[in-house]
Amino acid sequence: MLLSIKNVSKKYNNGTNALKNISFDVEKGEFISVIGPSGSGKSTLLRSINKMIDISQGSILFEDKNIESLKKTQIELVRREIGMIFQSYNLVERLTVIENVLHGRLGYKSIIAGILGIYSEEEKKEAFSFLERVNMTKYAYQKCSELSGGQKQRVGIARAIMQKPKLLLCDEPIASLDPKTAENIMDYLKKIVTELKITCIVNLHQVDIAKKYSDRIIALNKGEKIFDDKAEKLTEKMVEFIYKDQE
Ligand SMILES: Nc1ncnc2c1ncn2[C@@H]1O[C@H](COP(=O)(O)OP(=O)(O)OP(=O)(O)O)[C@@H](O)[C@H]1O
Repeated sequence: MLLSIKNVSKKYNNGTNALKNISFDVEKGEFISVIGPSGSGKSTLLRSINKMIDISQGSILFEDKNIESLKKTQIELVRREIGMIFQSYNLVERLTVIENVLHGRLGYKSIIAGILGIYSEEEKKEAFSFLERVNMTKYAYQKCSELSGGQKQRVGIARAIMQKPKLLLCDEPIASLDPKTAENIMDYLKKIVTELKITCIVNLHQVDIAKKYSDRIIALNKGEKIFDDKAEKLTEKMVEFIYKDQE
């Protein structure tokens, strides 16, 4: 088991109960989509897993380690194993594509080496090979600020993979893209994580995309888990139920 979420609840300081007693296990190599109406807790769930936020109750086990009880240095080590892809790409816009991909290795470097941008030949070779996988080699020395959204997200994928994560968390990776580019990004993502055997959890608004690309779908509504099954088990009726009181 790679990840085990046990009875997790999250109450924000303002009183919002964003997650209510959520439990599920994730096996190595699974591709899981998390769907649900806006405000149902999808981002909160992802941010809890890599400890960007603290949960209020329950436990999260990553490779059998309870991440709630880890010390700061141990959390850094766990974070290294968990890659993130964001809706807003989170690239350093003024830097080049290849520099952004190399940033995926920052968690493995001393602060000085990171600041000075010192990377081994091996790392540089690898960064180029990941750029090749997302068909971005010809943009390697272009500034990220000059790229389209779809191109930026391809860099985001290469950077996340450069980190050599065991688990990849994608928070609405295609929400800012047009439908055709969105599918293109999902194609790259699915192909790469399948080839590299990386476990993937993706928050999505698009049910059709979730069904097309995932092995398994988890649905949240008002912080509760209301569906967790194989993608093909998600019927039209169930989709209606999941989105029944969309704001
Ligand atoms: N930092 C915060 N402080 C207080 N409440 C928050 C915070 N972040 C999120 N919430 C609330 O928690 C609930 C769940 O939010 P979350 O962003 O996890 O949902 P979501 O399903 O990802 O939504 P969306 O699809 O719109 O991104 C919402 O009611 C939201 O307003």
